Amino acid sequence: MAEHEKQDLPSLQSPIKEEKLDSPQQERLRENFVILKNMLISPDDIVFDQLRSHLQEKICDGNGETLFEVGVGADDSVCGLQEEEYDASVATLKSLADTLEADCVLLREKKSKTGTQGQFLVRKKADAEDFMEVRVAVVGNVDAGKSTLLGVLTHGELDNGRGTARMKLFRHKHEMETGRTSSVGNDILGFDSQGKVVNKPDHGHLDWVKICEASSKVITFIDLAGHERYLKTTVFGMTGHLPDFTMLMVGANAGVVGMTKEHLGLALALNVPVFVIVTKIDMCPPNVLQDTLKLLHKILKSAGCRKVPLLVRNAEDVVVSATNFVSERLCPIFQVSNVSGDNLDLLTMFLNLLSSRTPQNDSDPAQFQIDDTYQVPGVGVVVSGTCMKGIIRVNDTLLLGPNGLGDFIPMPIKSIHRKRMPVREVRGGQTASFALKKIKFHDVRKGQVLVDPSLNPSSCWEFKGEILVLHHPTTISTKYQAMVHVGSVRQTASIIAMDKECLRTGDKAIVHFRFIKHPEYLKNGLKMVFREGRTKAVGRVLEVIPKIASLQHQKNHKIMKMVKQAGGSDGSTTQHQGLAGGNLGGTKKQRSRRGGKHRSRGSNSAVSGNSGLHSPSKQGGTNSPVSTTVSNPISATPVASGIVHTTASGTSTSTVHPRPDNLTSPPLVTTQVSV
Ligand SMILES: Nc1nc2c(ncn2[C@@H]2O[C@H](COP(=O)(O)OP(=O)(O)OP(=O)(O)O)[C@@H](O)[C@H]2O)c(=O)[nH]1
Repeated sequence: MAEHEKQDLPSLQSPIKEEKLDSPQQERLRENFVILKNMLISPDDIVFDQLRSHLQEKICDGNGETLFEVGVGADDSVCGLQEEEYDASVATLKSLADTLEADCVLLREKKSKTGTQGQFLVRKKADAEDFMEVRVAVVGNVDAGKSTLLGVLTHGELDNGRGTARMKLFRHKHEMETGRTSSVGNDILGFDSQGKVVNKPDHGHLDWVKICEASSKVITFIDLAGHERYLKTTVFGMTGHLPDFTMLMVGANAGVVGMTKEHLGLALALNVPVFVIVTKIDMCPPNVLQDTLKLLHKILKSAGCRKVPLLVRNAEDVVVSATNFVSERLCPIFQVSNVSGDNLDLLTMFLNLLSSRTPQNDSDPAQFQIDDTYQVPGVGVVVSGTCMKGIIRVNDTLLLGPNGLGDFIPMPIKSIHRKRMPVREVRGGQTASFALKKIKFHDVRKGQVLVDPSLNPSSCWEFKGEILVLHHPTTISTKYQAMVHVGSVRQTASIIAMDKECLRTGDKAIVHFRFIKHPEYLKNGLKMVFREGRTKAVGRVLEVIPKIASLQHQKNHKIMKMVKQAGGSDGSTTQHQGLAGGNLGGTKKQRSRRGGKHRSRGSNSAVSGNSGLHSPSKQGGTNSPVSTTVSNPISATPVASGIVHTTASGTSTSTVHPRPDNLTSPPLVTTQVSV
């Protein structure tokens, strides 16, 4: 009997007959099962079966892949195997993977006096209908090279330094002309079971269906705009598209400038792990590159970030950072050039090793959040978004809502597409689009959900949130209005009460919010961002206040208003009209007000290609009845919204506050409206 079989391990002495065991027994055996260093050298049938079950479980837990170490065991403090033993163990691992229809690829190997040890990636072979999905939000200041890097990675051709690579991604005419991303765009990069890139552009065009069919893992890049003007869209991309990771891009020569810190802060606030890509190293003098790296290290290590920066220089660093990325506070930093191709192989290897952060939740009731809507000729109404939990299958009937009245209606799912590919089902952590039955286009909107009827969903006008004000030039008091982002919910809300008289930068408070347009579906504990212009607060939803309770509040509010009007006050101006307008439902009127300037590129639509998509009525958060955005007449750029303060004087004033923090940005105009 081989030495390893003599170990006193119950799981090794008795074969696992899974079908005869109840779940607690199975659970116990699983917990007791440990890999011994010599176990893979020449396992008998029993041990082989046990190893197979163990590996299968690990692959299942890892959504289709796992890492496996050879030459390391729980039984021996000395790692490594002699060459022959090591080769035999690797051969066993390969045949184990084979029986599970998986591939086994060496990631790194370490030879020492005590022997050789290796780390392998075991990944399921591509299934034409299913693939692992990882979402990566791409952020960074304008011109950092975001679109260029995505063009290079997904199309496999280097850039010329003057924007050739990004042209493959731009979909709007104004983007082509200005070279600036304005909307949320999706690009995909497929990896097969051996970690090789699948993307093969055909005349510059990527066939998503072909990529998905041949891929075991698909990375979806959520390409977000770098310009401050599109911050609202960028925040929506970070909250509504549920990225697993954030790729923060920094131009080596420009350094940490503009929106870089803003985007980093957003990722930290939303608890999304960040890795940094320093681009343009081909054109950056070494001393400038060093300064940029030094500053990056300083920022990442600061008390606000508390990250551990790791400069990735070789394949070993890639494996270390990818395998410890989620659990640790690690922040890998890559230095690349989109023109010379330097270090792009390390970045590709890292992307290949990232895995989804959504835990297995197939048995939970289904929940799907809508982040875009389309009217597709010949198909009808299509909604795209992310499945948060459970499994949704074609012909399932879910509850869609909330509508303008806060209600949910039964909605059958006509068909499902994942990355333009028709599929039968979608599960937690995956993005998809659904063609819906019997519904008009104007009855669906971003921020709605489709949920299993067993969840008995209810909507809310009001909620309490715990927030931290990251930046505000003056003070925030009750009646202040700004855009609330929670998941794919994006709507202006008004502060109706808080546990402090007023809030300044750095203050924490529990704040009672009220949506101004329509009720939403929220859950306690969700992360939220509250922003208007450069004013920003982050936090979480503490308590969702059910519709009934908030209706009472609304009624009281109206009575108070009528009493005031009867008292002869002439001042119930902008803000009150806004609240009333929002509360009265008037859904048709509200809908006609929608009209976002920039629409999503709709990469998840349930139609092949983008050409068939129509989104005539896009929701635009700035069109709220109390929109107080003020344009700077000189720069013609929208600047921070007016902050509505209530004074007793009966006059309305505008004040210009200088921006000490950013001399190049326009002044912030606050408007005082009195009642
Ligand atoms: N030399 C050199 N030029 C690069 C590199 N990466 C990008 N560029 C150039 O930098 C310019 C800006 O790149 P973009 O990809 O448009 O930048 P962006 O971050 O997507 O900008 P927005 O979409 O406006 O947010 C383009 O002209 C690219 O050709 C690089 O690694 N080296």
